[in-house]
Parts: sequence; structure tokens; C-alpha cells
Amino acid sequence: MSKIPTARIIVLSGPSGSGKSTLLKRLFAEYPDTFGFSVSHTTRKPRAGEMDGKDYHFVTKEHMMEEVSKGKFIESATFSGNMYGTSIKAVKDVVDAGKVCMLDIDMQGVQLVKKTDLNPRYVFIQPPSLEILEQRLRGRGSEDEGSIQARLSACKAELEYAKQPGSYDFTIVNDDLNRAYEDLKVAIF
Ligand SMILES: Nc1ncnc2c1ncn2[C@@H]1O[C@H](COP(=O)(O)OP(=O)(O)OP(=O)(O)O)[C@@H](O)[C@H]1O
Repeated sequence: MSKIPTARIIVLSGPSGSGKSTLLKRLFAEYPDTFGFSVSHTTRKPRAGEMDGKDYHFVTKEHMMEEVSKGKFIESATFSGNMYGTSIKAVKDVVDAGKVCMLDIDMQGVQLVKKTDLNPRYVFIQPPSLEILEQRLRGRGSEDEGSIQARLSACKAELEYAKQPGSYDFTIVNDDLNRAYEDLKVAIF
């Protein structure tokens, strides 16, 4: 069944391990044609088979730094010497193509989006508790000890921010996955 979301841009945020990817996977499986992701910019060289404008917008460091300084990016970061980021235009392009743009970003990203004219719906995915979050991060098996501790400590700041009035339009506690998924659909549609 096709359904039209009530917002054109949806920001999904929440601590690492709270279940954003798990919920998004379900949503895309159920509604394969509704949502799109923005194409990020990067200053790294394209790998074999990667297409400019599809996998990434491949740009020079000079160009990207200039665009970032002009406020044209929602978020940007440097990983192993290369810049990566999401431009405001890349998000608008998804909407212009008739899709709902889904942004999976952290708390800093949320604060930056609020400074733009994108006017998305903000949804926070909250873990049931720090203990359960820790269990899930360990269960995922993707992180070493240092990375787990860093994520747990970042989670505290994320929870504090989410408690502030006006930070998010919806908060979904991801305890039971099926219920959380139903709540997500209520938040979006
Ligand atoms: N409701 C749930 N009950 C039990 N396990 C869950 C639930 N939701 C997610 N998980 C599990 O918790 C782990 C973390 O979930 P997921 O990878 O979706 O988090 P994330 O928010 O996308 O994290 P990151 O920001 O690091 O990408 C995964 O192993 C996932 O299978």
C-alpha cells in the first residue's frame, strides 16, 4: 500500500545503537519507493565503479571548504584526511525528485539542520536504558571496548538534548521493535 508522509524531510536521530538503521531498513522494505537518501559530498577520490552525483558528489578540498564556509552544508566532517558532508541542496534535490528525504544524523547535525530553511520533522529514537543500549552495542559485535564506552558517553548528551522542550517532534522508545516501528509510522505518516 502506498502512503504519503506528512513531511517532505524527516530527521531521524538517536544514540549509536538505539536502532535507527534497524527501523529504517524495515521502513524502506515496506515502502521502497517513498523515501530517498541525499547524496553526500566528499573530497576523496572516486573508487572503481563509483559515479559522481550518484555515490557521492566528488569535489576538491578547496571547493568543499568554500561551500562549507558559505553555510551550504548541514554537516561536514573529516575522516582520515578526507572531507565528507551533506549539503542543503542535496537534501532539496531528493524532495525535488518526488521522494521524502530521510536524514540519519547525530545531535550536532540536528542542531545544524535547525539553522536551515529545510523545516523537517524531527524524530528521536531512544534506547530503553543505558544498560540495554550497552547490551545491544555489544551484541552487534561491531565495536571495540573504547568505541562502546565513547558511544555510551555520547548517549548521555543525546538523552539530555532530547529532553529539552522543542528538540524533537516525536520520541520513540525502542524497547519492543514491532511497537517502535508502529510508533515510527505514526510519527512519519
Ligand atoms: N527493539 C530492539 N530489540 C532488540 N534489539 C534491537 C532492537 N532494535 C535494534 N536492535 C539491535 O541493536 C543493535 C543496534 O541497532 P542499530 O544498528 O539499528 O542502531 P543504530 O542506531 O543504527 O546505530 P548507529 O548509529 O551506530 O548506526 C543491532 O544489533 C540491532 O539488531
